[in-house]
Amino acid sequence: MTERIISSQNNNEDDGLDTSLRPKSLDDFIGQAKLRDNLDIAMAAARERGEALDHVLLYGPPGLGKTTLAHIIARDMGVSIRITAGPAIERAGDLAAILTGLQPHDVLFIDEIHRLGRAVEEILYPAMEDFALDIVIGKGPGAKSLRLKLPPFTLIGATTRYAMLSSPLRDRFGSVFRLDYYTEPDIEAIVKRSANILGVTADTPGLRELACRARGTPRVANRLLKRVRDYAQVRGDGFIDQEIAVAALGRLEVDDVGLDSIDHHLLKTIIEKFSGGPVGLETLAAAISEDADTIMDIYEPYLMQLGFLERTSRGRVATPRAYAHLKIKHSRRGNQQNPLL
Ligand SMILES: Nc1ncnc2c1ncn2[C@@H]1O[C@H](COP(=O)(O)OP(=O)(O)OP(=O)(O)O)[C@@H](O)[C@H]1O
Repeated sequence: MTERIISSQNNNEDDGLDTSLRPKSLDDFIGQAKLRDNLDIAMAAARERGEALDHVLLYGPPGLGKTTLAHIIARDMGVSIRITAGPAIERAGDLAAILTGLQPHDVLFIDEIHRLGRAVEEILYPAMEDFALDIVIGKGPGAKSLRLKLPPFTLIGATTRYAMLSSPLRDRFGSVFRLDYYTEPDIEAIVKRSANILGVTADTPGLRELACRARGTPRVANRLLKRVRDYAQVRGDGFIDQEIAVAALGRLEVDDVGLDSIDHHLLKTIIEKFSGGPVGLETLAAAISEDADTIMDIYEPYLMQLGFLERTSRGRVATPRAYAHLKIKHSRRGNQQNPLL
């Protein structure tokens, strides 16, 4: 994938940043109020009963805080966290080894849980439901099934693709929480908190400018803050005001609603090459030389959130708002071809 400053995906540079800026408790976690409330109650109840927290599924676009929440849950429950990802667990035995290594009430965090293989997923069902591991010894008619007891644990699954999870897996989570894009005031509060931690000085208009271009995504907000800090240090006296923020973000080609050159290219391709759409995902991916999954997971959710793009049964369509934002006039031909415009 092309490296983007406004990418909501994690990159190596973020690792140190993520750790230092990561909220440590639910009180530090800004936004997602409903989720926070529900989680708070579920954790308090489990603690009172002296039980492991029920399994939790977190879903939503990347960079909104799924990993952060998993760390907070483990910390608040006073247990250890073991972190892995769907594609890293290749064989059923890999998962069995992880599960048998857990201490009572520990948290097992599986990122990209929709990418678990079928055989691995089947080990997970009895593990989640009965805290048991079913092992088959031998082959053919002489094969024996053995049931091992596991310590009670909490599985936290994270996914950007809720629909790709099988329903038996989905049904085994006690709580399912969706993370939404953050509101602008919430992102502003997050940037303010991060600026304090990093010792960056800024005024409200400067931070607000940054917040409105951060795509409702804390990871993007933190990364933009870092880049604007560099610019302020080199071109100014280190202080971030609106003028510095506008100049720095302009250089990074992040526009006033947070779109970068790739978003512009995607929308312009739909409008100019495909008369505004509808155009199929694969055709669009080939036209802009991007991977279809990347378009679906990374670019489209925010463009849809802004109301610039629609997914229809016949393909992707650029909306009148997209035309207006790109200052492209609606052509009569485009309108006739596409009844949605
Ligand atoms: N509610 C929040 N308040 C403050 N900072 C946050 C919040 N949510 C996330 N962050 C910050 O955003 C960054 C990204 O968060 P995190 O790694 O948890 O995202 P994620 O949703 O797990 O993404 P991915 O699925 O790609 O791993 C972290 O640095 C974290 O500090």
